[in-house]
Amino acid sequence: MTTLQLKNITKRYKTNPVLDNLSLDVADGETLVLFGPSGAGKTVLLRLVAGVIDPDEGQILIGGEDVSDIDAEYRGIGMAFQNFALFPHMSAFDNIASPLTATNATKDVISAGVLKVAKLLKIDHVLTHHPKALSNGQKQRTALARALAGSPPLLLLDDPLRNVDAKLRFEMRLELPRLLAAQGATVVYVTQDYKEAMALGDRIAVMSQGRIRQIGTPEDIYNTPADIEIARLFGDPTINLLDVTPKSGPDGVYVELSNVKVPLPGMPASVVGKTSVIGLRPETIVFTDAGASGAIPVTVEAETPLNEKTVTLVLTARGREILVSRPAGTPGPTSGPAHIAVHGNTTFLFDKESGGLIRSAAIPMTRNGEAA
Ligand SMILES: Nc1ncnc2c1ncn2[C@@H]1O[C@H](COP(=O)(O)OP(=O)(O)OP(=O)(O)O)[C@@H](O)[C@H]1O
Repeated sequence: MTTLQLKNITKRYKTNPVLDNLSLDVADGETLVLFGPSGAGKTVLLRLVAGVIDPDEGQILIGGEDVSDIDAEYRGIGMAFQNFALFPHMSAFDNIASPLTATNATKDVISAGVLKVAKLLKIDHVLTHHPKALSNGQKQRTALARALAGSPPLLLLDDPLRNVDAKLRFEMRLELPRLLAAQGATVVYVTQDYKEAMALGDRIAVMSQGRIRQIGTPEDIYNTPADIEIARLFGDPTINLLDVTPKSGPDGVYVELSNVKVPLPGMPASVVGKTSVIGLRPETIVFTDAGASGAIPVTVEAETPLNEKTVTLVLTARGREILVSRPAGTPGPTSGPAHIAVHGNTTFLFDKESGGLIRSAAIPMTRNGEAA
């Protein structure tokens, strides 16, 4: 049973709190992703748990036990940090085997263990190489393999795919969750990549400036972001944010985009007349016919075909920019006048002043998939 608890942790450098009264519980076997911009305090948090540095205030408990008097090497933790920290005089094989050689395991058991994890991380062809003969991506995966090899009950992984190329990163995003689940370890995983965070995390803690801004499942955070800043961090292309002033009609609250009503079902009447920001994810906007209900006239400005999707920049009559994303290969206008509609799914209304989420709303769809 390896739970991890941080209770009211503060860490200062000089007088600046880098972690500010932070509390966090990670359940046994859970993968918790720490996600946030550079300088948020993610690495400092991992280093505190690892025992490399000490907090100024607060308590860290591993498996329910306060570890303040337990040195790093006795905390039962596997780690892969950004600087790799591989033993330069040892081959990749021996680096990965190092947590196993400290046990009484036989040579065959060690060899099988190293090979298994090296194959999964696609470095089995470079096991005889010393670190200086490995690419950065290979070094990073060797460090990750070493952290995994000893099957520690608690794993701390600091952006382990940062140097890995895009194709491999994509594959690892699919494979790592299975690998981590098979290990049964409690995992704290740092990344700056929202897709990685969503693919790997049972829960995601969104950090900025030494605090946790929101914690929840990937779905919670994507569908109910606490504020505009968090909504902007999740999604590619980023969410469209438009200033609006909600109005009230016989069918409830709505906003107008280019004089076309976009209903916001379930939105409280208290938002009416208040300057707000509507958040529309690019994938929830569709191109539609001029005559369709809810069709908003726009001008297509530019189209960017990406791998799996096509992103189109359109302008409303007032010159507001909106990004529309659709699966690659599906037809859509490439220039000139067009119409868009907000398509089902979740739309957000934020308070303009505080940035906080007022509510998310599902825009109803008509039978042919156009906004009602
Ligand atoms: N030893 C140190 N002395 C002084 N300041 C430090 C020290 N270590 C970290 N910091 C500061 O603490 C803050 C958080 O750093 P941290 O490395 O945890 O960020 P991070 O979220 O991991 O960023 P990244 O994703 O870029 O690695 C930064 O402002 C950093 O400059």
